[in-house]
Amino acid sequence: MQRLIPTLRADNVPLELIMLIRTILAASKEIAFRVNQGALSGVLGSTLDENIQGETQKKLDVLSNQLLKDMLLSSPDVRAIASEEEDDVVKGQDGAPYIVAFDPLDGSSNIDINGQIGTIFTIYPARDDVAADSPLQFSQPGKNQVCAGYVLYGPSTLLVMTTGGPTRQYTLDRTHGGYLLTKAELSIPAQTSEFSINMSNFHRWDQPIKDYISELQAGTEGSRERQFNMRWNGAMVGDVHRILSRGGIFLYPANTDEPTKPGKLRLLYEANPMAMLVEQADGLASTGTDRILDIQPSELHQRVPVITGSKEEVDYLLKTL
Ligand SMILES: O=P(O)(O)OC[C@H]1O[C@](O)(COP(=O)(O)O)[C@@H](O)[C@@H]1O
Ligand SMILES: [Mg+2]
Ligand SMILES: [Mg+2]
Repeated sequence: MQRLIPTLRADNVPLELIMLIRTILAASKEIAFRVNQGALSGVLGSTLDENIQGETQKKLDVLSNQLLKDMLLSSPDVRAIASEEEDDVVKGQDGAPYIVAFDPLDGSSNIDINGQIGTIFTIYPARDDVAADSPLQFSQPGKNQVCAGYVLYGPSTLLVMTTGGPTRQYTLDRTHGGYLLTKAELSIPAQTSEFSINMSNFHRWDQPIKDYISELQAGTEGSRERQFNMRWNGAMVGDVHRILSRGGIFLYPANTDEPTKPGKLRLLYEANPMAMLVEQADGLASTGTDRILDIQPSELHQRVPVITGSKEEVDYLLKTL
């Protein structure tokens, strides 16, 4: 099985970008080790702090953020970083070629139940027209990403990543400590009979989303004339991974009773990297009105509605909105 670095070299990824990806993955291996050790590594449970989004930080959120931050800020290739767990942009090395954004630990509510969790990351070229620590560094549409990926800390530790070509899957080989290429090209089936949404929010959605989900729930008796299955991990990283593996549609729409929050998921370090991974694997990613990768961000921790997955199913829904 091919190792990661030769795969990236064969894909003509620039050397500096390869070095930066290695840095992110070095942090991911450390996180994977702690996750695997669980209670033995003292990382379960909550801290007494909240992040800028008002969410209680888990010990593993804080630890994962610190590991990534420390390693990235000591890299010569990083001009700035942004994280779910950092209020503002953090400055790296002046003149460095890249900026990195990450959700250090996605699926925090799964940590203490031994469920699926992951790290989501994205890399953009640094902007020379604004200061290194300006939030405008990250005011770039997702289509500018030069690399997007996640590490899923599941029964196996998996890396799913694209550098603009195919979305590839690697498995962490604990015997030698490196990621090995285990699926050279992920391709999401265009059709699906599986959906993924937090049904407890049904009463909070706009009517067209309610109508669509009701259609799916009507099964063979309804207008779709077939039975749909539902899966919900409570971690976008796990739900999108399933869709990349076997197809499906994932939705996190806006809740109408929270007009200040257009959805739960964050554009920079959740929606954009997942949208790139899905599009490079033949799927679609939209807010319902716009292609996610075309959005011009207006704030660092901006939230967006997300509809992503199998092409024909996403298309079908978009036509009804
Ligand atoms: O269970 P809820 O409240 O619908 O939220 C689930 C969503 O929240 C998230 O966990 C947010 O991510 P964090 O764990 O990084 O805050 C997504 O991964 C997931 O899709
Ligand atoms: Mg998250
Ligand atoms: Mg998180």
